Amino acid sequence: MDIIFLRDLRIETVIGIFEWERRIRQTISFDLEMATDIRRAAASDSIEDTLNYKAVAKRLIDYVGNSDFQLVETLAERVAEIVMKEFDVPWLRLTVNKTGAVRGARDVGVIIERGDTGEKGNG
Ligand SMILES: Nc1nc2c(c(=O)[nH]1)N=C([C@H](O)[C@@H](O)CO)CN2
Repeated sequence: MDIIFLRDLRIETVIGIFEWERRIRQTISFDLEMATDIRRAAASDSIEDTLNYKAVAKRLIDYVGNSDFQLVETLAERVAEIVMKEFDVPWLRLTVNKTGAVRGARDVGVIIERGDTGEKGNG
């Protein structure tokens, strides 16, 4: 299994459970690891044969920028669904980081893994 990744993709959105949070936009940082097989693209050297990380980023900037969830959990789940369905990604690990949301902590948020790499286990 190979991984194409995006790190620290920062998107402004409405997110939070408190009334004051519904009136402002906050920056959420996304780390995304997407399972893929890069061998065809490496052989052809063509963008048509790979998972275009720029296309993924553009889609997430559009979606997240227009969303207004309360919980980072909901945002994470919706983003994972979009990436898996629209970009044919069988497995991903996604970190949704609401940096600075808790006094005394730098980073808070969720990490989720969804799907299956399709690889056989060791047994
Ligand atoms: N598990 C979660 N806990 C909390 C969330 C959340 O989205 N998931 N959100 C908040 C507030 O919106 C916080 O980020 C603002 O201080 C608190 N706990």
